[in-house]
Amino acid sequence: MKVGLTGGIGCGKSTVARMFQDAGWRTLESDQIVADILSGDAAVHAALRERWGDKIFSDDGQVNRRAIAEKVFQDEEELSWLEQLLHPLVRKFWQESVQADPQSDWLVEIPLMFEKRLETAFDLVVCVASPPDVVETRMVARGYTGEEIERRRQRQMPLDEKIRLADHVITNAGNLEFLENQTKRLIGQIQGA
Ligand SMILES: CC(C)(COP(=O)(O)OP(=O)(O)OC[C@H]1O[C@@H](n2cnc3c(N)ncnc32)[C@H](O)[C@@H]1O)[C@@H](O)C(=O)NCCC(=O)NCCS
Ligand SMILES: Nc1ncnc2c1ncn2[C@@H]1O[C@H](COP(=O)(O)OP(=O)(O)OP(=O)(O)O)[C@@H](O)[C@H]1O
Repeated sequence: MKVGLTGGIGCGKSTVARMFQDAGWRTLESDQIVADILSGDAAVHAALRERWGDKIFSDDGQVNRRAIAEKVFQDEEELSWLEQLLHPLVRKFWQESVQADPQSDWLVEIPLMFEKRLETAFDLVVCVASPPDVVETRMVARGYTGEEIERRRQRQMPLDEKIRLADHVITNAGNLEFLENQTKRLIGQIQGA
């Protein structure tokens, strides 16, 4: 079984992915694949340096993600350039990983699943949804400002539409136990199907 996981910013995608992992599923998260590429891919570093110069790197040579976020989430053209650089690498990574172990149950988290029309690569798609005020509280606790959250949201399909397009919806509006109960029930339902 290949399940795609999506949802709005800060809605709890990574938390749900961990719950699938605890239930024995193989899981991959696009944001983590991006982070690995940004920290270790020399060709990507060269492309970033050529486009934006040294100022998006810190003194130890690491990419400054916050500086990149400042650039791309305020400028559609720059975001589109970055996506064209990274998305083919991300897609290749998860596609090859899944192909290498087709017998396992896989959960692949892709925030931009519907925006990039990737849903057909999966047997079914699960969307995690949380109300905006709950998201804001959780993301501010993680160091994002309200403005940063809103700018990213504006670059995504509205959550209502993602909910409409998904096969299953997990509502993450309560505590972790509420989330875990729903996720476990869904896993049982998927595995029993
Ligand atoms: C700009 C970057 C460096 C900011 O890093 P940061 O650590 O602040 O955020 P992180 O990568 O963990 O993403 C957090 C959330 O931001 C949102 N987000 C990230 N990229 C995008 C995007 N291209 N469009 C809309 N929302 C996005 C998603 O909801 C995501 O879950 C990074 O997000 C990035 O490189 N984005 C471009 C690649 C991309 O599209 N990634 C999305 C999954 S493939
Ligand atoms: N039900 C919950 N109760 C309390 N905290 C939660 C709950 N669900 C998620 N969180 C916390 O909210 C934050 C966002 O959750 P998580 O990272 O899983 O979301 P995400 O959708 O993967 O976010 P992003 O869009 O940044 O990738 C995290 O700090 C997480 O620990």
